[in-house]
Amino acid sequence: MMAVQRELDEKTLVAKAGVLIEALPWLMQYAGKTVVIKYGGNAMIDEDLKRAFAQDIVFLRRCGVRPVVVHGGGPQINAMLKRLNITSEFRGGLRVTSPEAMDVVRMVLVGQVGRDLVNLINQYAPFAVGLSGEDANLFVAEPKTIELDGEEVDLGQVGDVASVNPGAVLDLIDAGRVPVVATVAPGPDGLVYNVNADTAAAALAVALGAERMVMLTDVAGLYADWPNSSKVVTQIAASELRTMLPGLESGMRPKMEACLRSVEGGVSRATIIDGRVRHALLLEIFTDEGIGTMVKADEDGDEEN
Ligand SMILES: Nc1ncnc2c1ncn2[C@@H]1O[C@H](COP(=O)(O)OP(=O)(O)O)[C@@H](O)[C@H]1O
Ligand SMILES: CC(=O)N[C@@H](CCC(=O)OP(=O)(O)O)C(=O)O
Repeated sequence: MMAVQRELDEKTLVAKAGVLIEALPWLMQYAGKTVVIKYGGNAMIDEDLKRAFAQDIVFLRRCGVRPVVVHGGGPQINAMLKRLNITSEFRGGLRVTSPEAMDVVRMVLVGQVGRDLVNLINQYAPFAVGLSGEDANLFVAEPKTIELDGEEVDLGQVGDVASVNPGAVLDLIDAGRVPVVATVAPGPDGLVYNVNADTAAAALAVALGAERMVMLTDVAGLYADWPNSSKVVTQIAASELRTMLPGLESGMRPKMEACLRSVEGGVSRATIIDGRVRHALLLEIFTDEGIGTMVKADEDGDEEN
């Protein structure tokens, strides 16, 4: 068989090489480092996007990064609750979780969303292993209470992370696996609790001493004047974010709280990125500018990525 050389468009080739070269310092910076990636249910929009995410995870792992996936599944839980005619409401960005709803949360997160992700990643390379907060007591939950408008709100079986036992996750990472974590967790009373995935991702990132935490969601980042979406905050220092927190609404509140907690717990950067953009994760990790909103410790410098 004869092979012929196509006419080369030098500019295109140089641009392609440029993309790879731009990645070089970041490849060196993150090789061997743990990166916790929170994959929100709202970013799991279609098969193509989910496939691109699975490829990105395999790409990271092949570059020597130690990725850990923590997934959500809020919209998927909503859909199943609806099918089963079970009502649920959100208060302060958290699902008020009855025992009946808890069964569905556990079934959907562990048995559906987690399994689908593991399956997808393993279609590219057999790295992914699914587990939940119940496995080897990865997370131990405590009942969570919140105050809204000066009143204490009963959230039912919603938990905060009281402690993390990261041994099972570390074993998997050390064996070259990619843990895919669902965020239901046992409580002190033998019940299973519904832990917000942002909260759990932050707790795990801190416990693992992760270098970075990246959260994929369905907005371009933190909007400065929500609900106006014209201005995305590209960088914010922890102290500034702390001041902004009480004014934040719905899902953004637990998300930004989680970013703050992780940075205050030693994670060098926590970033929210737009999961609707194909390969958003690679763009964030391996390009100079990155995308989305980056939360940094107060004493951290100004450089990008
Ligand atoms: N200041 C803000 N900037 C961006 N999004 C905001 C803001 N305040 C509230 N939101 C809402 O938060 C949502 C993201 O949170 P959530 O729905 O919990 O996402 P996920 O499923 O990714 O965890 C956005 O879709 C948006 O509707
Ligand atoms: C307490 C609480 O609200 N738990 C969440 C858990 C899933 C989650 O966090 O999913 P996303 O990341 O897709 O929002 C819920 O029940 O929806």
